[in-house]
Amino acid sequence: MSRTAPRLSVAGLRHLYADRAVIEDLSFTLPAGRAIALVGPNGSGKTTVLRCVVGSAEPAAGKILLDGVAVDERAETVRRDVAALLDDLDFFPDLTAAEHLDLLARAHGNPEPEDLVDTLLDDVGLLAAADQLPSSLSSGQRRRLALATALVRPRKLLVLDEPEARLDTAGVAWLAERLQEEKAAGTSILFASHDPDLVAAVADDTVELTPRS
Ligand SMILES: Nc1ncnc2c1ncn2[C@@H]1O[C@H](COP(=O)(O)OP(=O)(O)OP(=O)(O)O)[C@@H](O)[C@H]1O
Repeated sequence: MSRTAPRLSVAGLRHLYADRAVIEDLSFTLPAGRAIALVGPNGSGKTTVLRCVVGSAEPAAGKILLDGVAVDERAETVRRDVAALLDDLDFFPDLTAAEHLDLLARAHGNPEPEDLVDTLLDDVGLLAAADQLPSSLSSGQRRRLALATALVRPRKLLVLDEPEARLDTAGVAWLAERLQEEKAAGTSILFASHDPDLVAAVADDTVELTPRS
């Protein structure tokens, strides 16, 4: 048996909104280079689990460990190691698509991100839109830019909420391939999805959530 701690470990997670439990005693582990999909109907708690993992929601009980250390004890490291896309991004209205990625890469310590930004824009199909402002992008293009913002920075764990949302068929196919590459490079992925094909293509395990009354 491997003695290496899993990249992510969630144990006995409980989350309440007001006094209503939406997550109760949820446990799973995610090794390096693997992917877990959270699946289940609308309102079953997928986003809530992701928000607990990235620290934007406070669990009522349970432990969330990243590389063996409680996430709340090392918020800075969590920010460094975890790339997340949970909500629609608020873009800066005056920065182009390329400038958004450039800014983020530099903020995460890459002093010369030009080649990476070009490659990513090409990857997400936005090379021709590199100099457009967010307001002039279609909703699907904005979603592609949002995904690129998670991929332009260093990461050990990628946390994505319905990454397939608003992507066309070619976009979802690209996404599946890209997430497989991420795994091959050692990145762990925790994602919520309503797309069975994406789940089948990417996830090594699924965690099924059910709405609680
Ligand atoms: N801020 C909040 N305040 C109160 N209740 C909330 C809040 N956010 C979510 N909930 C409730 O918690 C439950 C789980 O919501 P959550 O968004 O985690 O589900 P989900 O599985 O991600 O749903 P979807 O598939 O629609 O994205 C739902 O019943 C929802 O109404």
